[in-house]
Amino acid sequence: MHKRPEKKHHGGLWEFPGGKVETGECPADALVRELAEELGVTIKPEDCVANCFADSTQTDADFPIVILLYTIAEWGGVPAALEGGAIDWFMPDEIAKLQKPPLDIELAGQLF
Ligand SMILES: Nc1nc2c([nH]c(=O)n2[C@H]2C[C@H](O)[C@@H](COP(=O)(O)OP(=O)(O)OP(=O)(O)O)O2)c(=O)[nH]1
Repeated sequence: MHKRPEKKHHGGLWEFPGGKVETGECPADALVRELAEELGVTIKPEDCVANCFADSTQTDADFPIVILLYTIAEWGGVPAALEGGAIDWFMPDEIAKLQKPPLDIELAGQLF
């Protein structure tokens, strides 16, 4: 899990690593780029397996948002927090107790 930098939106909360899709990207392409930028790990788009999604209709988000959750079994490199936050590994019962943004709460509930 990735702990968002304190000064960002949802600062200090734990999220599933990732980020926004940019123009011209498929979601898996965006995940490849974001995990390289955020964690310094190398993944292949074909290794990203779609798992579930959450959207903002059930939350207090300021704007419409959809988050797609992918599972990835293989990567290269050692994850590190490269954008000023923190990262750590957790068991499912520990993830359930972490302070998370609304959509990550929804995703964690579906994933485990
Ligand atoms: N993970 C997560 N993000 C959320 C939720 N609700 C919500 O508005 N967001 C926003 C926060 C961020 O602006 C965006 C997530 O994209 P991101 O991880 O690339 O955001 P960021 O602020 O780190 O990136 P950037 O704008 O600096 O490029 O979605 C939520 O419930 N979970």
